[in-house]
Amino acid sequence: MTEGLLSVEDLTISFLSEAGPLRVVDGISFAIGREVVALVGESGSGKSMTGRAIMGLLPRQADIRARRLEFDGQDLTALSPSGWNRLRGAGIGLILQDPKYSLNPAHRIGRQVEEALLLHARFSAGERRDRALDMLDKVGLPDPKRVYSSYPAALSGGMGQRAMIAAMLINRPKLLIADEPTSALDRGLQDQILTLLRSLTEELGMGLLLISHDLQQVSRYADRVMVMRRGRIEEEMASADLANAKSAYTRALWAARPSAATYGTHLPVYGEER
Ligand SMILES: Nc1ncnc2c1ncn2[C@@H]1O[C@H](COP(=O)(O)OP(=O)(O)OP(=O)(O)O)[C@@H](O)[C@H]1O
Repeated sequence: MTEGLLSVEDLTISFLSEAGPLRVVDGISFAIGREVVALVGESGSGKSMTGRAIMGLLPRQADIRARRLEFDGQDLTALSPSGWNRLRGAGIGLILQDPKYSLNPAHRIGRQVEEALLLHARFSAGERRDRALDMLDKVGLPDPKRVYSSYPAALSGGMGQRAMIAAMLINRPKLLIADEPTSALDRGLQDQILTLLRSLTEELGMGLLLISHDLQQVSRYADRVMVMRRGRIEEEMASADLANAKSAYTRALWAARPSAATYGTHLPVYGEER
């Protein structure tokens, strides 16, 4: 890891339930530099809530506590609502699963990619257009001018997700959080988008937090993985060391990867008696 960007210490997120407070994130600590880190775990393990906490986007009912939540030298626990607004888009970008829900169907792509420039920087209309076209090109969209003046419905799912990534990167955030960024896409496109995110992270010198339930897939693109289970980080390691994971849970997730040897057989289910 190089220069630290994000530092999280003892982060706890709870919701009030009839049975008392329900801790969905239970005292986790981690740091991210200019690197790709995957946060992996099964559904409900607390991955999305962790990502949202870093963006100041937790549901109102959530109770968040942290000994330290610091991004780029800034204490996030003390941030005002307008401070969060400044941070989102300019400092930290968020990419969600499905561009259908992130892109506004009523506005042309160009306007949506430029939008963050209006909020965070002062550029002329011509400069905004040039920057948007440049970014549409960078995310690998063919014919950026045509895409710029298209509506989202004219784009395929993969193109929509590339446009979404362009909109998030236009302000050159230092950290990008991608929460299941490819779940809505078919397998071939998933690998293309993950390859793109990985190479943009290196090219733009960002950090990337890649949230996913699919350990074997994201570990191919991540420098490090953090395996989350029931609100805690069960294990954290370099992707290259996954074959030697200590935790039985990580080993089970890792062993669940399909390979020529397991093709056609039942994949192991963790905790299942056999
Ligand atoms: N508004 C809420 N009120 C109460 N509990 C909530 C609320 N939002 C989320 N939760 C609970 O928080 C837990 C963690 O959710 P989170 O979305 O972080 O899981 P996840 O690991 O990202 O899983 P998934 O991949 O299914 O999104 C879940 O058990 C969920 O039911």
